[in-house]
Amino acid sequence: MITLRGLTKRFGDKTAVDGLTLEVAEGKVTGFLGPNGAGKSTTMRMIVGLDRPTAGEALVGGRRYAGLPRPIREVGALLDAGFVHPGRSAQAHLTAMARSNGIPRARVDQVLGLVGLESVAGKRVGSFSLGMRQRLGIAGALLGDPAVLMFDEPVNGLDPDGVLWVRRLMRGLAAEGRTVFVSSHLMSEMQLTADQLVVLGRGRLLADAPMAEVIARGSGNAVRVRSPRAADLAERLAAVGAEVGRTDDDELRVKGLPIERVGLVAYETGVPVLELSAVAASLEEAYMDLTGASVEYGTGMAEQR
Ligand SMILES: Nc1ncnc2c1ncn2[C@@H]1O[C@H](COP(=O)(O)OP(=O)(O)OP(=O)(O)O)[C@@H](O)[C@H]1O
Repeated sequence: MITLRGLTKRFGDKTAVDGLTLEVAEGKVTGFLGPNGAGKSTTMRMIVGLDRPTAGEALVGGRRYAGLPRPIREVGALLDAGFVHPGRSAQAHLTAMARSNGIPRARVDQVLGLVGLESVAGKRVGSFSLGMRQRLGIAGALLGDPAVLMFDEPVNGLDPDGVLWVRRLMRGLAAEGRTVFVSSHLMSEMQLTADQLVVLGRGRLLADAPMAEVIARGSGNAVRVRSPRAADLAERLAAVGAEVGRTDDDELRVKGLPIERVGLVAYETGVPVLELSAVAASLEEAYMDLTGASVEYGTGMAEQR
């Protein structure tokens, strides 16, 4: 488990992380989302002692990182895939890490196998693609077989096979009872991977809730209804309080009314219905609703929506 209590980080007069209090539970994949500059990396860096909090604290399994006797056996992290010395082989890199942390040599081959790098284990890391470096970073995180894992943008640079592999890996690690905390900008991928979501905006907590709840709170839930008398139906639906958009000549998108109610209003209005269906809400829409006001380096699109 990861526990954050009033966690705060200021760089000069810039507050990167602003009083975060939350728990990241074991046995789940917790997605960590937020616009660029929201403070995700800084939060993760404080959890593994790479940045010192200005105030508050971050605990792993109830203890501060600095107080952990064998840190990489407690928490594994992929924070920056570019950190490996380019002249070293993948195997040499992991072996050095294992040696300095009292981890048996056999574990190196095991993790190289787990991430699918065994055939290139002896090659220089400098010749690796971004995706291969990501895999090596993940191997490093897994090396100490820790109960807590953190991954900052793990699918960066991975091809679709790699993305699927990461998703299965995260799910598998959580199913083993581990704490899996993962940041990503890929909403559709996150929707498939995470059970719980933590959303940051300008360093502050915007949401900490199960995935289904975050999506349900978003404005994405809607009903699609097609009728040759769409205009008449739209008028009636608006009169009973629905928010109605015209998506085609004969098609409406209705928000704020359950699907059964839309069907009944159509019946009462006497208009024929050609199609009546629920539009599944997406994490992307819910995320845009949540973060619209806290995009720091935005294009202004969010404000215009
Ligand atoms: N070492 C530093 N010195 C000064 N400011 C910093 C430092 N590290 C981060 N910041 C600032 O703190 C804020 C949070 O940055 P952080 O990298 O944690 O955000 P992020 O959510 O990980 O963003 P991204 O999605 O772009 O990776 C940003 O405004 C950033 O410019």
